[in-house]
Amino acid sequence: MAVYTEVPDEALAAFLAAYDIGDLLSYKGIAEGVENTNFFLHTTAGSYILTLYEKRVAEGDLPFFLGLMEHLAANGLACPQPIRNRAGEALGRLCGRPAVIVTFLDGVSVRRPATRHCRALGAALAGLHAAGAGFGIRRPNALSVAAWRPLFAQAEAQADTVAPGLAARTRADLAVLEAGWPQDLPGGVIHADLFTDNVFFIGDAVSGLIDFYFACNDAFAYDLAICLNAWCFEGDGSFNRTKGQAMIAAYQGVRPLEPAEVAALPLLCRGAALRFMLTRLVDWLNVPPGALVKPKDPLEYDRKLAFHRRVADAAEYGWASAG
Ligand SMILES: Nc1ncnc2c1ncn2[C@@H]1O[C@H](COP(=O)(O)OP(=O)(O)OP(=O)(O)O)[C@@H](O)[C@H]1O
Ligand SMILES: N[C@@H](CCO)C(=O)O
Repeated sequence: MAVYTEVPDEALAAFLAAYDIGDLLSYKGIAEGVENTNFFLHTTAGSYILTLYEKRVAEGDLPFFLGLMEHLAANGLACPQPIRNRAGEALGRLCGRPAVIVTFLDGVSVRRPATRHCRALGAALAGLHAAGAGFGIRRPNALSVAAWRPLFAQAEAQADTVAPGLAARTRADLAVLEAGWPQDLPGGVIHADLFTDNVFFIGDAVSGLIDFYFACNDAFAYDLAICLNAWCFEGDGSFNRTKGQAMIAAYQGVRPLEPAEVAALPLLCRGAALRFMLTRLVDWLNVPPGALVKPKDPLEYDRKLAFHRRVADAAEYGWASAG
């Protein structure tokens, strides 16, 4: 998260007065992340996270996100729970923004995941996919293949100032992905942003998942592709097949992949990398003045795309037929 919206003390006090969460002892803005404004709240009743939703979160989607966190928790997944105010409402307004208070989760994220973390993540991802079953609201993926070309249009003219040849590479990727993007794969609720900063561990076990604000209905294997991108590359840009193998095998221990998902994995990984390269590129070129935010590097995903373009089949990600 980040801090885009400054919240005056009096406005925060008035907002919190509607909740039964004790008296405020301290609060501070959280610099991590790039999407929303977040504050850590410490009250006489405990610890909470206050989120003000920024540009990429549509207010109309909030019932989906908040309802989903309640549904997942009811089905055994450790994730933040929206706190309802005395009027029974989870969604409020603060400084002109939609705002929500959620429970604080214990645990720490890992910056450099080891193979054991990738294994634990694979099982947690499949657990999330199972826990989402039966959730009554649907939300199409607003950042799937149809959104990539319009996103690129916002950055195309300046893309080559970020890296030579980036515009041409992206145009070629878009053409391949739009022509071959798989349809009708098994799907349901996916997280769609399960990067290392959104997964908490206590010891080697996953203790909770956060940041459901890209969650949507889409192919389960696309979520796995996002995680392979986010967890299994090394700092030097190489893909670590051992980590991929651990993640995929642990995922399959809960939900075996179907042959169509295995066949689609290289394209799904390439599409996932393009999605994050594009949102990062647009953000890189449009940092709001004065915002406390560190934009993420689009070229990290440009390098990952170079790997995906060369991949022949899912075995290169660590998929093994024995599961
Ligand atoms: N429920 C929670 N419990 C504990 N810490 C939290 C919780 N929610 C958020 N945080 C902390 O706030 C940071 C930012 O949160 P989050 O990842 O949701 O932000 P974001 O802006 O949506 O970020 P991004 O989409 O870039 O990951 C997390 O890395 C974590 O340290
Ligand atoms: N996880 C995203 C940022 C939030 O969408 C990224 O690393 O680009």
